[in-house]
Amino acid sequence: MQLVKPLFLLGFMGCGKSTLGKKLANALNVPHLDLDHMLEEQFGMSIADFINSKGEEAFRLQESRLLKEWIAKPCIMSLGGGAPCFHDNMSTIRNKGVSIYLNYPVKTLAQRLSTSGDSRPLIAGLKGEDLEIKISDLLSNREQYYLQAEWVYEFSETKMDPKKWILQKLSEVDR
Ligand SMILES: Nc1ncnc2c1ncn2[C@@H]1O[C@H](COP(=O)(O)OP(=O)(O)OP(=O)(O)O)[C@@H](O)[C@H]1O
Ligand SMILES: O=C(O)C1=C[C@@H](O)[C@@H](O)[C@H](O)C1
Ligand SMILES: [Mg+2]
Repeated sequence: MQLVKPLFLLGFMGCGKSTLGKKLANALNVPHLDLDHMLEEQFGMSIADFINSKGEEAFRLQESRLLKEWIAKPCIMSLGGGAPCFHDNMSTIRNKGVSIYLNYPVKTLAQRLSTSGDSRPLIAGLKGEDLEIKISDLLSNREQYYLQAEWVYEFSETKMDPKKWILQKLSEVDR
């Protein structure tokens, strides 16, 4: 199966966009791009350092600029957790490729994020119930954007491995 346009992975921090992106790109033999990593390269510093020194609004502007400037090509692109939810990024994403929302329960996200330390500034220092509350709060605003994705992978319903699920969907549209 051959990708003809980018496949964008989106969803909340910790849903596995970066981890899965690498695996999918390997399986499909296409490049793996990670919007956070592309920005870190341009900034010459980590996302956390950028947000902590210049603020979230400056980060969102940079994120949106790069998404718009980027010339679409067949690849897997793992987006940042907030990327679809600011400016008109979701339209840019939908115009440039196929978008997939990886929808995971709050508890799973919290478990995975409980060891992230200071690397994710929006949830830095939060643990246990406080972390779950913060995730739920952010999600209640963000879900309206995530749900604009072309495909939605529901972890709790399918329990099927997301890589398998996506490869299956791709083979169906290929036919
Ligand atoms: N399928 C999985 N099962 C268990 N743990 C996972 C899985 N996928 C990712 N993780 C773990 O969850 C954490 C977050 O994963 P990852 O960095 O891929 O998420 P992300 O969606 O890219 O997050 P961000 O929006 O912050 O970039 C990592 O510690 C990773 O090892
Ligand atoms: O969900 C978010 O807002 C973020 C997620 C990360 O991927 C980074 O883009 C950054 O830490 C912000
Ligand atoms: Mg990531």
